[in-house]
Amino acid sequence: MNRANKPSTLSATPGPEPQAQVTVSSDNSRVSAQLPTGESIDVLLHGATVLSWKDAAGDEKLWLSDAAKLDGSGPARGGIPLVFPVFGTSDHPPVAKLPQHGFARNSRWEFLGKSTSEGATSGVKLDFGLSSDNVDETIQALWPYKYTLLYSVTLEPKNLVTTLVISNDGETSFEFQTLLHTYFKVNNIEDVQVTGLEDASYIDKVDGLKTKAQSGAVTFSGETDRIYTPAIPPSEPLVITEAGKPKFSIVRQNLENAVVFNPWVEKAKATADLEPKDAWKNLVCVEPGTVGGWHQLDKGDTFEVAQTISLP
Ligand SMILES: O=P(O)(O)OC[C@H]1O[C@H](O)[C@H](O)[C@@H](O)[C@@H]1O
Repeated sequence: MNRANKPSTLSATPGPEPQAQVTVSSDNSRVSAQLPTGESIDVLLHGATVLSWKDAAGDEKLWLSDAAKLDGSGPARGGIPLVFPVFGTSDHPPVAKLPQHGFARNSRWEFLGKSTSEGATSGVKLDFGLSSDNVDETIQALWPYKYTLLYSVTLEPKNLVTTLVISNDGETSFEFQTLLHTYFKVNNIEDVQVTGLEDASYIDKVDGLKTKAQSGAVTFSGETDRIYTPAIPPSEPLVITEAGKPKFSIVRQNLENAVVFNPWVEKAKATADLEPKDAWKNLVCVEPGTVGGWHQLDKGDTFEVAQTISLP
């Protein structure tokens, strides 16, 4: 039917209220999404770093430094930087010359698109890609493999899921470590505990890399930097509580470690892009990863890791 010939009463008849939709917007530097129920995320293309995750009330769940580099001049301090293919620095030959935590957090990713589901359980998935052809030439020379990284950030009313799929597109096997370096926002670190690490062994990075055993929940009273191997399976949550109340639960997929980090006073002072200087009180990093050894990926193989962070 010709539009102009439609009876005018059709457009005048009041219909059901239009259902609010998932909204996604993007520009040259970031992608933002909001659910009809109000939850939102903001992802920087540099590093595919999730910078912000707000609940339906607009409360921020992630910590981001006031001095975070958001212009691509370095990795962002805060949110969820992606660590790949090395955690920290290592003298392991293939990664020995790479910068701390590798290059994924300091490369510009491509926004590949969105998938949405509407209705009672609306959600949105944003996909980002980084391939060996698109990383900086210096990095290509230092880590000369062929790979594709596909990173998906899924927002649902109570959950944030971040999934990294690593594919070896080349002829040569490579080894990697990876970790999802989430900075959670808290009110006061001294009221924070992490449960789920009871009886886990850990390497204490602030005490000469000694191996220790965790007893009870993890509490914070000084610089904390530990690589845990949780005793519980990845499907059982690590829980961050504050003043006795659960704040976040974290379920891991294919990530057998969890780093727990807080810089405390002195390290915060010494970290140029950490502002304000007393912000160590307001952050805790609980970082699912596979960082204890090296994961080998053979020609044509893929490996998928993920974390699901849930609100109470
Ligand atoms: O300063 P960055 O390179 O971002 O690293 C921040 C932190 O990341 C992890 O949590 C490491 O275990 C820490 O040793 C490191 O200080």
